[in-house]
Amino acid sequence: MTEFNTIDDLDVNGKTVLVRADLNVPMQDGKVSDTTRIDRLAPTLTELAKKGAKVVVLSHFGRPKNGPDAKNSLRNVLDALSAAVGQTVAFGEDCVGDKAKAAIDGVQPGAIVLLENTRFHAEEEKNDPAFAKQIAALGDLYVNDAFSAAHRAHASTEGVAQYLPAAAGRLMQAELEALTKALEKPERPVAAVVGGAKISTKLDLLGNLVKKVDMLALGGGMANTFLYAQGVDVGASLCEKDMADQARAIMETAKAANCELLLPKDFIVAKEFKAGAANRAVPADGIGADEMALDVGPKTVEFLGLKLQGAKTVVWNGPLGAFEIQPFDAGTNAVAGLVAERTSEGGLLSVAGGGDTVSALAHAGVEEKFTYISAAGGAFLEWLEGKDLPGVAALKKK
Ligand SMILES: Nc1ncnc2c1ncn2[C@@H]1O[C@H](COP(=O)(O)OP(=O)(O)OP(=O)(O)O)[C@@H](O)[C@H]1O
Ligand SMILES: O=C(O)[C@H](O)COP(=O)(O)O
Repeated sequence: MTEFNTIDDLDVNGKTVLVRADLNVPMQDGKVSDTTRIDRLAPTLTELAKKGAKVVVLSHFGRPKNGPDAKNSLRNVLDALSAAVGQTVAFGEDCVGDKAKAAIDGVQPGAIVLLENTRFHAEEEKNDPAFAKQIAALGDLYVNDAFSAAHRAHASTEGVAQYLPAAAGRLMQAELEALTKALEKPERPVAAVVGGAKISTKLDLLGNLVKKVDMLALGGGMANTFLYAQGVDVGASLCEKDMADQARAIMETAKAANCELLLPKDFIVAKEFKAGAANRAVPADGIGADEMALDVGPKTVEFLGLKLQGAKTVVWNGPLGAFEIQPFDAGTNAVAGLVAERTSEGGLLSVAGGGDTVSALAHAGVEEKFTYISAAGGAFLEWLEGKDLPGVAALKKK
């Protein structure tokens, strides 16, 4: 990778290295429920520490809107991070200013310090230059290892690279290399499967994605929003109703681009969002006013199975249902199983990505069977669109 500096190009001994990580990991009951992102980040941190750097980890966590709160504190992932790197990680109560500086000053070279959620400051998402400078003031060098957050032009992903010598971390390097190898010239037909809960922030990219793929299968909250836009009553399901116009525009774009849009035929619905909740299968237009579509139903699984049979490449982001709570994992498990089986038989190239998607595929027991699994969700889809990701662009050699 000649376009970027990597850790090999940096002299880190005795330096303070700021590492932008993506510790935005799935949580359940206050505990990290899938450590994939942390495990994949760990080699960068331990390599820098072994080379004699003070390693300062920066990350966002969730989408806090009103400043600091306990739920979105990175303290929640401190133990999992310490376990992954095999040493106790220190914690700084803020990601800039005196508290951050005190935490960094308090450790020796070879130590790792995690700073508090960058999104506790509104300036982070605004990519405020003064805030980026405050972050840069904490270190000598900047390493970005957060490919999965590289689609965000934020102060800690993009801005800070303007003020310090910058390089790609090992995970960033590995993701770009693997995705380029797998998907630079994908064999057609290409099918994209997009589910999950992030609707408004992923709709923009779907408008471009339908121009690149031959089929787009939707599940999760995304499918509910498209069905609502078609006039279907989705009851109490996760749905961003104010996105209906944009969903309709995407349907038009898909039609013009000859991309077949595959919407669920049926759902498993329940009145409560909890494991074991009483549930029933209903046609897509049969959701009761007080019911939530929490998974795609068996007819949808069969339909997607048939459609995906015709694909040579499948790219997947976002689970088809609320897979964390049984039995609403069944649709995701079944479709993941079909994709994994065809991949193992050699008829399909399959690439999936996303914090919860990785967790859902591990839960389905198929993680090893996909061609490649990226830690990135939205960033992976934007990379697939052919977009220059701001976090990656900022690392390019000047
Ligand atoms: N029908 C549904 N109703 C409610 N929640 C759903 C439904 N389908 C999926 N989900 C939820 O979507 C979440 C995952 O969505 P998300 O878009 O964050 O995926 P991701 O793989 O983490 O991607 P990214 O890395 O971009 O965040 C899961 O927590 C899952 O429970
Ligand atoms: O989980 C992700 O996809 C990344 O951490 C980005 O999170 P965001 O969508 O909240 O920016």
